[in-house]
Amino acid sequence: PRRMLCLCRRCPLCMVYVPWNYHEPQPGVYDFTGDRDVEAFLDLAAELGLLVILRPGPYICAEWDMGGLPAWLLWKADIILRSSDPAYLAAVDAWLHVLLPKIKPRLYQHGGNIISVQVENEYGSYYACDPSYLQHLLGTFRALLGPEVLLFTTDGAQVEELRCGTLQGLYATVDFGPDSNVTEAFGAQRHIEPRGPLVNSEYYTGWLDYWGGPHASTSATLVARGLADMLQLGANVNMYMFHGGTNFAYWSGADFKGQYKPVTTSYDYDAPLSEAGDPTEKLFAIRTVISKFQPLPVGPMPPPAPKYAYGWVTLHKVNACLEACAVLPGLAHGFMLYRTQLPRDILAPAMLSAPPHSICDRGYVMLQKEYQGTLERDGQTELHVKGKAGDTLDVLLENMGRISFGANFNDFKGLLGNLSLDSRPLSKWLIYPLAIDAAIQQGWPHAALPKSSCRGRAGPAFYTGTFETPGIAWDTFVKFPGWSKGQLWINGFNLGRYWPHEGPQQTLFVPGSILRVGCPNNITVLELEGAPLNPFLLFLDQPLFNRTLSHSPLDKK
Ligand SMILES: CCCC/N=C1\SC[C@@H]2[C@H](O)[C@H](O)[C@@H](O)CN12
Repeated sequence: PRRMLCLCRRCPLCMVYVPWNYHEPQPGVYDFTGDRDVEAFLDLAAELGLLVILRPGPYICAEWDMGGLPAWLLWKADIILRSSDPAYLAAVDAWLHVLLPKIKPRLYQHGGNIISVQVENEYGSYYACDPSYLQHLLGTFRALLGPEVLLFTTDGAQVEELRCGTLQGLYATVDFGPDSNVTEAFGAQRHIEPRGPLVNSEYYTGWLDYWGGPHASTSATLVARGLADMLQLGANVNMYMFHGGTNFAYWSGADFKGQYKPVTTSYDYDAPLSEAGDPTEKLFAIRTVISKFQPLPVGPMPPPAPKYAYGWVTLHKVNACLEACAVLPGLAHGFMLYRTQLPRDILAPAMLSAPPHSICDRGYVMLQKEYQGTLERDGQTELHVKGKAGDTLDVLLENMGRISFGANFNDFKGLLGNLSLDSRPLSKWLIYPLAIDAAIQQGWPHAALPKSSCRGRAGPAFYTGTFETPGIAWDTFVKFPGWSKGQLWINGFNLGRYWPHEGPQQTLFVPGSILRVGCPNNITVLELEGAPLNPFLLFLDQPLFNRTLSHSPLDKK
């Protein structure tokens, strides 16, 4: 281990997760194409002279949907995740038998750039504490990767976490941030590993954001000081995160701390390199510390990738969402439509209510296509409605991301209990999985639907627009002045959820790689609660991470 890790002190390296659910959308159906081409990613890292520490899980946490585990594991409702439950282990082994043969030829021992592989992730923080599960993983990793590669675990730097998270045959490492005492933290590691390198596998340079909370902000000075303390001890450090990221589409996870807390689309993490890859003050503070321990690369720092403010883009409302949605059958990730009819005349407002834990996670309620309001998990679960017998009651149900940490992460989605009207349960529901992404990737609704006349009406609706770039396709950030909450696609690429009313992020990052030059870029927005009368988007050349809704002109149009 010392040779390996001291090597990494001489060579730049990247530590990277492999999210199982990103590659196996259905049991036995694997996807390693495009952004999912793990081998191309590893080969590119090798071309760039980067060594790799790989973290294939199978559980990875990372505020990623269900911590990287595929939701279809929950088809067995009583499955015990991250344990030696035979149903869980069978799925894990099938997956590892597909992934690890792609990794083995790229191991350092075989002339590749992968110097070590992490098994599981902070297992010591999980209630199951099942050593036969870790033993099974060790056996599978060894069988598929061979006897030489360094296998390790990572756990919080507390002895009680290391107790369940470590195993003979897996080198124990710890993770902690700048607010921890370095000596105490490594003391916990030494409790398990009396010899071998001191390793902080996740030195927290920032932190994650939840919708409705503040954007994380960790002092550059504090981060730099903690790094200096560790390097002074001769420790090995991986910074988490060194480069911020984005939870595109529906990939963001959630936490459960007494109540459900969904994570934002942006995973900027207040990292030294931002979500868009731009250097920050924190990067230079870290660089200064490292220069005290080893020579820095010669030459100037690479400049940030160019950004461009494409400006205002007008959108047009197309037919209200639900008229269109019911024709989108297929595999749903983000949205389901639940439809029934009022069983009787409701001439005076009646209470439509949801039982506890039944709305997972937000339900947009329409009666005769008129928006009535939003039911939300651990929030508002009652609405007043009135109408006639036979009126159509629709609930568009949104998945806001599966819990990715802790014991409650068998996180089922949908309308999990029956709604009632004045305490009398409703029945005869029709359920539509909405394969919106597949339809949008095939050009819907740009060509398919006429512009709608009913501007500004509240409730779920699709909006479309196009814009051309001035001959370049640079990164940009899109702002939603006056919009409420929804989902954005450009050229069929799902850029994630926006929720300016909730914040903290007010813009979505748009990588230049998904933009087109010389032909229109198609924008599709699914607004869930209410768009502005003049539906514009504003493309900026900088992000707005931490801004409550102000009354600046940018927010009011
Ligand atoms: C006190 C920390 C407990 C949870 N661990 C976290 S929160 C942010 C990071 C990422 O989730 C990362 O994937 C975890 O390994 C460690 N960590």
